[in-house]
Formats: sequence, structure tokens, C-alpha cells
Amino acid sequence: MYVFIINPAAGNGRGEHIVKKFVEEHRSSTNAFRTYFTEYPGHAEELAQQIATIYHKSIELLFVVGGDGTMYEVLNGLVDFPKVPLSFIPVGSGNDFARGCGMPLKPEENLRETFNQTDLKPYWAGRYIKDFQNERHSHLFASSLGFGFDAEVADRSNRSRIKKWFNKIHLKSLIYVIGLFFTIFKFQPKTIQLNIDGKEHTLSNIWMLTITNHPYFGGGMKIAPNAKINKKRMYVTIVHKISKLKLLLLFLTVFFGKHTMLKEVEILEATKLEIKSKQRLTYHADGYTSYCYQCRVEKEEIERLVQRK
Ligand SMILES: Nc1ncnc2c1ncn2[C@@H]1O[C@H](COP(=O)(O)OP(=O)(O)OP(=O)(O)O)[C@@H](O)[C@H]1O
Repeated sequence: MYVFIINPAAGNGRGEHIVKKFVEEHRSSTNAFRTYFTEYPGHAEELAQQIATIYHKSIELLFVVGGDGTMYEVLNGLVDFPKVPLSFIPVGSGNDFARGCGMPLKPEENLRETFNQTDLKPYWAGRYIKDFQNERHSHLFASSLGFGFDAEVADRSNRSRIKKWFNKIHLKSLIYVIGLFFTIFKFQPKTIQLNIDGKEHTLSNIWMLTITNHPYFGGGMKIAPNAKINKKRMYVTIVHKISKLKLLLLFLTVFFGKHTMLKEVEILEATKLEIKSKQRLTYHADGYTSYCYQCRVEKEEIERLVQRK
């Protein structure tokens, strides 16, 4: 059975149209298609959990049709069902997961290719637990988890009342650019206690600390250019002691992965890490934003099967 979880709010409803057309074309070869539509934020997580509870043994492939936020929700709905094979049809605005997995970014092409040659490979998500919560409250992230400036930009943009209108006229990225200019004047660099694989570091004047499972974040920015999808390591990009002007330069060069030439940028590898701060930290996980003072992060040990190069 092929299952589609479609977010009609991502990509202005493009996913719904593409899947309907595809199902119509393939109905004669198989009838085993089920389509589900999300109705509100958080619904993809509930749907994925309910569908997997009932059908986990018969799902040949679960297609996530949306953006990175939908992927994040589905992944978290499947926490207890790692054997459900996943594919991502990118119709969102960022689609970093598709980029990181080397999938075609054109949704029609992606869907056709995935369906014709179901060549699944392992993928290891990241897992994080914030503040003093226990394992039961851990969350998974598919692509990235970031603390500091970029998270504050994302948070400001997510809370913006005009975001909905900008989305409608395909100008979502403009909201982030506006958010970036507002945040750059307000942001207070952080002091962070960072434990990487047992080694303690006190880092001051931190602007960004971003953890990724593959090179991309923020809608195509190549933040960790040498990152490879792997079982053990996450890539930690730290931006510290940087001037505001240079930070703007960083946001231009990061699309080509050239920000690593700046002395203020450091990329480390980690299996497990813990971040603590006395200041409240804003974070984003695959685009979702929230706040914490402490966060433990590690690779998910279980491998999931996803469509990727
Ligand atoms: N029916 C719905 N109506 C409104 N919002 C929804 C609905 N279904 C899901 N959502 C929310 O839509 C938001 C955006 O989804 P998603 O992140 O997948 O797309 P995107 O923002 O276009 O892409 P990207 O994250 O790749 O930039 C998510 O926060 C999700 O919870």
C-alpha cells in the first residue's frame, strides 16, 4: 500500500494537485493508494502515528508531500515505527531535506522517479531533548536544529502576522529577509556551555550554533558543505565574535558554502552534545521554533529507510 500525507498549505496546494493527477494515471496498475490531507498545524504528526498504528505492516512507502515542516511532523509521528519507509515529495518553500538527500526538487519528477525505482537507503535523524524533560519527550529532526540568531529570525518570521499574505503571493523568503534586518539590531550574542562528546567548552559571543544531518538548512543554505549523511556524526556550525556587517556577508556566502572561509565560522563533528545557557535560547528544528535553556542532542541510533541518492 502507498500512503500519501499531503499538506495542502505547503506550496499553495501544489501537492494535492500533483498527487491527484499521479493517482489517476496509475489507478489501472495499482489500487493501493491512500491519500490523507492535513487540516491544521501538527496534524501530520497525528495522522502519521494513526496510519502507522493501523497499517505499519502493509505500507510499502509513505510519501510526505509538503515542506520540511511536514517532514518534521511525520518523522515525529513515526517515532515508534522506524521501519515505515519514507519518501519526501518537496512542494514546500525550503525543502532542505530533499536537497540533502539528493532528490529531484521538482515534485512531479521526484514522485515519478521514486515510484518507478524504489531504492531506499538508510537515514539517521537527530534526536533532541530540551531542558529537564525525559526520554519520552524527545523529538526527532530530519535536517537541522539551530540555536541563536537564525532561530530568532525564523521565530520572528513565524510569528509575523503578515506571513500568511506573503506566503500567498510566493514571497515567503521576503519575510525572512525583513526578519533578518530586524533581528540583527536586537540580537544579544549568547554565552553557551557546550559539551561535545564529553569535552566541555565555554563559548562566548555566540551568534549561531546549528546542528545538521546533511549540508543544507534554511532553504538551500549550504551550512555544512562537507557533511555526509551518516550513522554517527552530526555537523555543528558555530558562528562567533562576528560583526553585523560580516554576518550579512555570511548570509550571502553560505548559499555557496564559502562562509567557511571566515575566521568567525567553525565546523565541528559530534556524536552527542549538550548545550546550556543562562540566557534563554531560541531554537528551530526543521523550521519549528521554540525556546530552551538546555538541550541534549544525539543521532537517532535506529536507521530509517528513505528515498535518497
Ligand atoms: N491544513 C493546514 N492549514 C494550515 N497550515 C497547515 C495545514 N496543514 C499543515 N499546516 C502547517 O503548514 C506549515 C508549513 O508546512 P511546511 O513547513 O511543510 O511547508 P513550507 O513552510 O511551505 O516549506 P518549508 O518548511 O520547506 O519552507 C507547517 O507548520 C504545518 O504544520
